[in-house]
Amino acid sequence: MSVVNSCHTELTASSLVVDSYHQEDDVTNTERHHSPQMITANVGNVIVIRPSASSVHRLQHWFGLTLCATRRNNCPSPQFTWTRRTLTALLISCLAFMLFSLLYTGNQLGIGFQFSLMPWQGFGDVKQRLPQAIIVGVRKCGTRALLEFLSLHPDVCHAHGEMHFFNSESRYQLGLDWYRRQMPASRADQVTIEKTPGYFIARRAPDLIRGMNDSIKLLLIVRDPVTRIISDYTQVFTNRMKRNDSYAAFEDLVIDSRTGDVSSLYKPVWISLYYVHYMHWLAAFNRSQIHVVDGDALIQDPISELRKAESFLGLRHVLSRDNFYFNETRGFFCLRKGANSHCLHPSKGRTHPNIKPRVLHKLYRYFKPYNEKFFKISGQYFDWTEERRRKKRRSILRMI
Ligand SMILES: Nc1ncnc2c1ncn2[C@@H]1O[C@H](COP(=O)(O)OS(=O)(=O)O)[C@@H](OP(=O)(O)O)[C@H]1O
Repeated sequence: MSVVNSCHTELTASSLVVDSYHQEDDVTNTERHHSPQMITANVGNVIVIRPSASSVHRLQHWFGLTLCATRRNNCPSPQFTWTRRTLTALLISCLAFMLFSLLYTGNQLGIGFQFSLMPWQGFGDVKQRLPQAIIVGVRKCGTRALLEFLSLHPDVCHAHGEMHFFNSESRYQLGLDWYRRQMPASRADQVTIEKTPGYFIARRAPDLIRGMNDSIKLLLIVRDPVTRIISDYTQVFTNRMKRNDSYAAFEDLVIDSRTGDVSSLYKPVWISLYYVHYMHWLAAFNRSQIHVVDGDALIQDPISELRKAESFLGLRHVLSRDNFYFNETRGFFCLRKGANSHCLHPSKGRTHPNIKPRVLHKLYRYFKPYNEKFFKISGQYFDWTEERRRKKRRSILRMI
């Protein structure tokens, strides 16, 4: 399908690209078909397509051949199938669809994905660019919220799925040009962002990203590491339940039954060792290139974290409290842009299971020294204490 991405504001049509996005995280099969010549004019947000007589003739031929090939018919003259009138109707429908999509992105319509129009890529100012900023993690800390919130900014264009380009050998082998072609088309004064939380724990990712652009800006969103583990567990548990599969109890995974200590072999525990992973990023980048976002604060008061992110990305301060409203049912802030509003996907903001105080206590004690080291090297302090968790829980219970 080939329609308009909200990032495009000035457009020039000349080639047609068909993109097949099968799943949010699985971007596949990008084909490019160059259409016959079209004469185009660009008036602000309005695209005017004026097909010349000869281009109409060639389009008839082109579509006719395609149709014949699809039906495996013998078509001596494709013009029988595609009359000038059919073609004009087709072009008008395409134009209407493109203009509609310019105004309403898929996300705003609540259908879970955003369209991307690429007929004009590579022309003028608007083209697909490598990201100038990447949200590198951390998984379950609010990476999607951060990306979607930032995308309310008119100068931010974001890739939709997680690219997994720097943490998957097979994807990386596809090359930087492939990676660039997964990005939305943007103007030179816009910032292109992608998010793949898996980069944070991928050993090679910092060097590979640096190899692409050593002045890139990185966003790292973190959250109380214990809450993050519970969120991670809840995600896997929920998915298993949907498949009618059983899953071990949290305590059985997080605590080593032989020693009674926290098990660093349980992957969610390992991911929450922010200090260990962050060190690898500091080996490849200056600390000033990595902006650490407080994921807990982003939940409570998105705008204060977004202002800092805007400054870090060199963006004008455009986002305001008007862009958010608190949804009582979800218990989270949702997004508003003009007349459109939407909340994040229901898989964001799940109810967490109750964890025994004894297990929580062990986890907080285990993470304390790692957290302190992380505060020191990141230059930022976060209140990730057991006491804060208790206070937060008490205030939630009072509200119920
Ligand atoms: N506004 C808003 N709405 C809903 N959810 C929000 C929001 N802001 C932050 N969050 C938190 O985002 C958590 C999911 O994090 P990620 O998007 O990084 O998850 S993932 O790694 O991409 O799967 C998700 O974790 P869970 O609460 O465990 O589901 C949320 O707490």
